[in-house]
Amino acid sequence: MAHYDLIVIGSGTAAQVAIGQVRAAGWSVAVIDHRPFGGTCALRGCDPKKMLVSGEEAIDAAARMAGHGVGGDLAIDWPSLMAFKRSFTDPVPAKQERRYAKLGVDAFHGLARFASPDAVAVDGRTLQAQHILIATGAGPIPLGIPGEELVSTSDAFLELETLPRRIVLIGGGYVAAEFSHLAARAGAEVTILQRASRLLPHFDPDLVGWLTPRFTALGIRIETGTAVTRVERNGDGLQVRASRQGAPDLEVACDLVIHAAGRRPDLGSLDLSTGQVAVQDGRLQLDAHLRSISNPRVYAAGDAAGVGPPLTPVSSHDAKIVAANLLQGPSREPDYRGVPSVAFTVPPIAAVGLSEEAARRSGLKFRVNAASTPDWFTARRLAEPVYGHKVLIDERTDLVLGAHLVGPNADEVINLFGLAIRHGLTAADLRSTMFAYPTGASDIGYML
Ligand SMILES: Cc1cc2nc3c(=O)[nH]c(=O)nc-3n(C[C@H](O)[C@H](O)[C@H](O)COP(=O)(O)OP(=O)(O)OC[C@H]3O[C@@H](n4cnc5c(N)ncnc54)[C@H](O)[C@@H]3O)c2cc1C
Ligand SMILES: NC(=O)c1ccc[n+]([C@@H]2O[C@H](COP(=O)([O-])OP(=O)(O)OC[C@H]3O[C@@H](n4cnc5c(N)ncnc54)[C@H](O)[C@@H]3O)[C@@H](O)[C@H]2O)c1
Repeated sequence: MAHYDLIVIGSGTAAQVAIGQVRAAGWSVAVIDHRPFGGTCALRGCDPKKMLVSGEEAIDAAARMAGHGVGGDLAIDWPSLMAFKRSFTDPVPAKQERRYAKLGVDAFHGLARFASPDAVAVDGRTLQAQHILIATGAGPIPLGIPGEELVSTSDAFLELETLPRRIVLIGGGYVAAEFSHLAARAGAEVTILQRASRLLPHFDPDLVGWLTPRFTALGIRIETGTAVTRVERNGDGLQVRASRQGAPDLEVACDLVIHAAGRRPDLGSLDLSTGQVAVQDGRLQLDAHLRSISNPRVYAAGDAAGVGPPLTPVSSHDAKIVAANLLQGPSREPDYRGVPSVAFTVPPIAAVGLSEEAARRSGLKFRVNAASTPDWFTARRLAEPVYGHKVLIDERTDLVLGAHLVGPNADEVINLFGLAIRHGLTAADLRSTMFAYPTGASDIGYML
């Protein structure tokens, strides 16, 4: 039986980072994935999504500048935009394979499961290890509704060769917001059916309110407080039924239904009980060092760990913590202060640190600087009608507690607020920083 210092299950961001660090320390490592190597972010998430967003940014910029010196009709050619996406994604798996070969990491393809507390079975072989890292990511939560098999995943959306005419998104979070903008700008009729009482619950309600007209201007229909209860075939198309509190059920006819209703750690295939890895309510039971509370050989990182928010920089951070704990003994704990997050609508919406609601609940004394500012130069030069901010500053310490941005450059400028929060910079520090002008960052001084 082959024996390794570390077996990593999964080949996404968490796996890549952890493997790089322990291999550099001379550990013997095996990596296993049942899908092409590279993980969600590079193959089925952040990167392919943002390749497609580049197309809509171009369309949107031209539409905004129409009548301001720019003319002519532009349209998204979906198959060709998809080919552009594939120019990035297609080479990823082979590149990853080459990296592992170069690093001297043994790569296995297949579904891994625990064969014992210190061994993993894959592709008819059993591999033994001193340590095992669960980096299996997340998958769509089961909807538990009739017709669930007719619902396509975000993976399928990002592979569509042609764009169906009518699309329904189940859910109203990150995936629904991003995909609805993409599909609508590419010409589809889009409906968002969101169970929660508002769109984009992870983002500030006022800023979401300022952004919402950009959805409606694109013709996107948004139904909140609406839970999908059934999907069925309707001739060549599909029929989606949803229930609403205090209102009759809703029926929407479409050609494609996409799951955008949330994700959960992907642990189902691992046979965790054979590995003596404790799990409760679908979540791994981990200590503060991301180590299994029941099997000290086993660690978890990223979406599979489900400790920090399910975002790529968190997977990477977790992996560094786990690698340090593996190499030096379990001493380090993850630190999720100042994790910025962006929904890549056009324009984007972003958040870092405390929400206003959480800051009020915590009893902190803070001031709020909030304004809708489409009249500022940054928005005006782009003819962008949506631009706004909400920044929370501690009255006692002058520290930035939270920042919420919507509009041009929100996706970049949020990182500067993240830097301030994570490294304890005050509002005065930010105010006294010189930012190149005119850029998104040069507005920060006016947001404090
Ligand atoms: C559509 C979409 C867009 C997103 N956009 C963003 C974004 O813009 N920014 C951002 O920060 N985050 C984004 N995310 C979230 C981000 O992609 C994830 O947080 C991140 O990729 C998780 O990385 P990971 O290493 O934890 O897991 P993954 O990258 O998911 O890797 C897990 C791997 O484990 C494999 N696996 C699972 N079970 C087994 C098994 N039993 N045996 C073998 N292999 C197994 C899977 O095949 C997968 O390749 C997006 C997610 C989605 C779905
Ligand atoms: N830009 C990014 O960083 C990015 C982009 C995409 C995904 N992600 C990550 O992936 C995760 C999953 O994204 P997501 O958009 O699927 O989840 P989400 O948690 O952002 O939103 C899911 C929404 O679906 C709704 N919902 C659940 N069941 C429903 C039902 N039966 N009918 C109607 N609505 C229902 C919920 O009210 C919830 O608001 C996110 O939490 C995020 O961390 C990140």
